[in-house]
Amino acid sequence: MKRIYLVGFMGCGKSAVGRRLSFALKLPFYDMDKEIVRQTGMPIPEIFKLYGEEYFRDLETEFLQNFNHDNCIISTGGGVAMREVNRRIMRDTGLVLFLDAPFREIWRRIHKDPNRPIVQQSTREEIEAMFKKRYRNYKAAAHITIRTEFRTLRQITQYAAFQVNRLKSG
Ligand SMILES: Nc1ncnc2c1ncn2[C@@H]1O[C@H](COP(=O)(O)OP(=O)(O)OP(=O)(O)O)[C@@H](O)[C@H]1O
Ligand SMILES: O=C(O)C1=C[C@@H](O)[C@@H](O)[C@H](O)C1
Ligand SMILES: [Mg+2]
Repeated sequence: MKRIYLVGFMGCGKSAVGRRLSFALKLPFYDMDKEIVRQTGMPIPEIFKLYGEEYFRDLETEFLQNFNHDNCIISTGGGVAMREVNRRIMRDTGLVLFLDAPFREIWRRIHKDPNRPIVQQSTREEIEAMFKKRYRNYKAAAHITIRTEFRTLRQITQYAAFQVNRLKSG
């Protein structure tokens, strides 16, 4: 197994599941959003405000192009699977898992979070339209889709670990 990438919309659980999966599989964990904040020394809302969204998207692609660790878990940012080049890198260098959560759950989790600039600037309707538009890109990026509705973080992590082990030994 090379890398395990978690993709999906904001609030679907990539960071929360990634952290737990790292513990379960005893593999190091990288959260792309946190790595970009560390590398630039700026919080994400500030990067968006000072340099704009495209600049942040370029940072995401650069991160994937330059990342040089294997055998690890990577939680991606919610927009990473939108670029074809990012999808290609992820699929070529690892196993991609899509955490598929229903929009109403996602909205409940994210609508008050000040660290998600896109949510702060948009209405619920706009975010739902974005969710629908993005869905096919998460599907296109993923080797495996994990439906998370009615599942606890622990159950999702166990299922993800089961899939990783199954594919490793297959
Ligand atoms: N299946 C679940 N059951 C209960 N809580 C969950 C579940 N999935 C996620 N959460 C909670 O929802 C919140 C958002 O999850 P998280 O931060 O992991 O999302 P994310 O996919 O990393 O979002 P982003 O793309 O914005 O970084 C967290 O508080 C997390 O604990
Ligand atoms: O869905 C998105 O476009 C984003 C999700 C977050 O993980 C961050 O990467 C940033 O807030 C943008
Ligand atoms: Mg996250």
